[in-house]
Amino acid sequence: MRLPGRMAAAIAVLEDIESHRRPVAEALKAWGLANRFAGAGDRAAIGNLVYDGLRRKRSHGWAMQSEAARALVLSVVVREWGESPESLATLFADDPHAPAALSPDEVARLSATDPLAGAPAAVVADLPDWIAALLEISLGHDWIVEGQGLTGRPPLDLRANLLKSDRARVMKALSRFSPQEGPTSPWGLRLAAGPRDARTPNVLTDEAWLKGWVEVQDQGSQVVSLLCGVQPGEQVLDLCAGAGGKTLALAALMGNKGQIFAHDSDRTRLAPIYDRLKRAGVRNVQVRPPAETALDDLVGRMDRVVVDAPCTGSGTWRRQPHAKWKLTPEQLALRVAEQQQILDDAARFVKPGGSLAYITCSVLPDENGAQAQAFLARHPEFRVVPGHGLWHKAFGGSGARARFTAEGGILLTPATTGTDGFYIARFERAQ
Ligand SMILES: C[S@@+](CC[C@H](N)C(=O)[O-])C[C@H]1O[C@@H](n2cnc3c(N)ncnc32)[C@H](O)[C@@H]1O
Repeated sequence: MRLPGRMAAAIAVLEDIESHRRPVAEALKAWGLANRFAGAGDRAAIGNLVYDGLRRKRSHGWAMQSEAARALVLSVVVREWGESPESLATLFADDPHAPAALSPDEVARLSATDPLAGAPAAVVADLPDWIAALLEISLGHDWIVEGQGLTGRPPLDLRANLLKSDRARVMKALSRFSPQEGPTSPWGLRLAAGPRDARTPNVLTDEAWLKGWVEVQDQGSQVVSLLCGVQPGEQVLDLCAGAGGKTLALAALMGNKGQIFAHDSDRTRLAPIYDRLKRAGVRNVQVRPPAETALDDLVGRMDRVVVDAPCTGSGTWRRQPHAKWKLTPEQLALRVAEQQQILDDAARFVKPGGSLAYITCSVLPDENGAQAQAFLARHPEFRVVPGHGLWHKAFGGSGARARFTAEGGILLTPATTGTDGFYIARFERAQ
């Protein structure tokens, strides 16, 4: 398929997402199944067009004065992929699978020298108005840059698994993908996102991954795992372990010494952890599937409790841009209530002098600073460990920057740390 045919396919997929309220990945898969002639390169290019369009839906929509699928795709290929209205006209004329020819109105909009002239700040930041208002309160004048940071193509981040390998060996093993070290995690490797129709490398079929030398994990997730402060020999409860992304990182930080109890209230989410633990060579994790008394013996005994809370996932909007436009204030309120309940539950497992790490992959203040503050108000037996001290201890001298929030938490964002958005606050229980 050539670019015009791929554009036509992307328009069809975006229309499918909109009209059937389908998840993006599902709509792309359905298109692939119905169009088996398309190769892997075509599918990747169509996916890129769809995701690029959704990430900047509001600003592309403003520039085209329409958020219709066709308008988004045209705007993406001109403003992000470097085509011109003239080059498109020629390409369309030569391709029977092309979308309809550009109208004079479309050509005019695609040729505008200042496509966002007069646009409100929330359009420039590519955020829904109500989210923009929240970020403006929490981030001050940086909120527009931070919003724009959530619109870029994300890299593929990896973590060298120190239980089986080290970063230098992994770099060598994956050299054909040209990985870069860091930029933030000491065990991190990064495969940059390419332009236009670039494909994300499939590292899951690589020997290094199959042997457990390396994990796919955003560097924000790696960094917050480090900031939990776990030490070899400790007793740790990972209360919302899910598929175990942080559990594996915590086990590596502990050098397989001590004990991690990995729990999740959802058996299905927890299920992949067993295979992942095996592949990564983790020996200090006990999985505790959900059951009424599953954690009773751990009350008051944990050196560390990690709450990687269910959240809106706003920090991952680069990867799941559709979620940005679908989130409602009611859904946010539900997540906040859930988080509050989980934090209160988590507190009882922390032994005197132990600590509780509260993590979200969100940039929204209600789920982060406000939640942390409310926890401290309800639990005078805990105090916050100031974030800048934690950061300095972990990264002092490395030049890595983060945002420190008023209540003592740490916020990572694409614009500041070059990672997905994550928040962590560490609380310490009095002796
Ligand atoms: C952000 S995800 C965890 C991701 C995981 N820690 C990782 O790093 O891959 C949040 C998890 O919290 C779980 N969860 C929701 N409510 C819970 C509760 N009351 N107790 C324990 N886990 C809960 C969800 O099932 C979900 O797997």
